[in-house]
Amino acid sequence: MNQEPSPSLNLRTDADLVINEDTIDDAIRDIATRLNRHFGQSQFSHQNIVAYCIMNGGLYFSGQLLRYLDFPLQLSYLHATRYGNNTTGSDLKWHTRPNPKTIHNAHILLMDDIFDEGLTLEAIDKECRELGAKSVHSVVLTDKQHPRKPKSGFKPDFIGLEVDDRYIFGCGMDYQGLYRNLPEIYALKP
Ligand SMILES: O=P(O)(O)OC[C@H]1O[C@H](OP(=O)(O)OP(=O)(O)O)[C@H](O)[C@@H]1O
Ligand SMILES: Nc1nc2[nH]cnc2c(=O)[nH]1
Repeated sequence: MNQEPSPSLNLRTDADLVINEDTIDDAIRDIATRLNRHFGQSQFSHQNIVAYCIMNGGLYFSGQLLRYLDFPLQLSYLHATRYGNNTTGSDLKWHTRPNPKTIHNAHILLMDDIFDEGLTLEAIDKECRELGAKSVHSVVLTDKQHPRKPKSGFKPDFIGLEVDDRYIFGCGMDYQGLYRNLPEIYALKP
């Protein structure tokens, strides 16, 4: 894509294209097939399924994924961040917590762009369980490969693509608040 919105980053010289648009779309369709199979099981029919987009990074992936889901669901969002405009994470800050009434007795699907150190998704999963969800599943577009994962062993139930241990952006993920709209995934050059 021909886009150079920020003088602080030149896509051609400062970043590597790591996953192209077709590969990402194939991965999203594959995740959707697995989710349709899972939530198409009889135990979920006539049940309340709530899909939460984790803002902001989950927005692009959620929008793409939802096109391919074929089971009835309610759509909502949560907002928790721990990176801000930085490339390393700190404590999780909640901006929009789940509504307890929505969660109680519902089957929850959390949708996010990346499982990196996993603290964001682990905390949101915990919150949903404490609020009485019947089940909580999570789906991520990317899973960053490194050993710094949650000590609890928590991991997403559905994963699209594995990515190397580099700071990535595009497909919902930002570099200093920009580039979330790129349909490919890039990594900052070391
Ligand atoms: O696995 P972790 O190490 O916890 O990181 C993953 C989280 O980091 C990003 O959110 P961020 O805090 O950058 O906020 P954003 O979604 O607004 O970009 C991303 O969208 C995930 O939610
Ligand atoms: N944009 C972006 N956000 C993240 N949050 C956690 N890891 C990453 C990453 O590699 N890129």
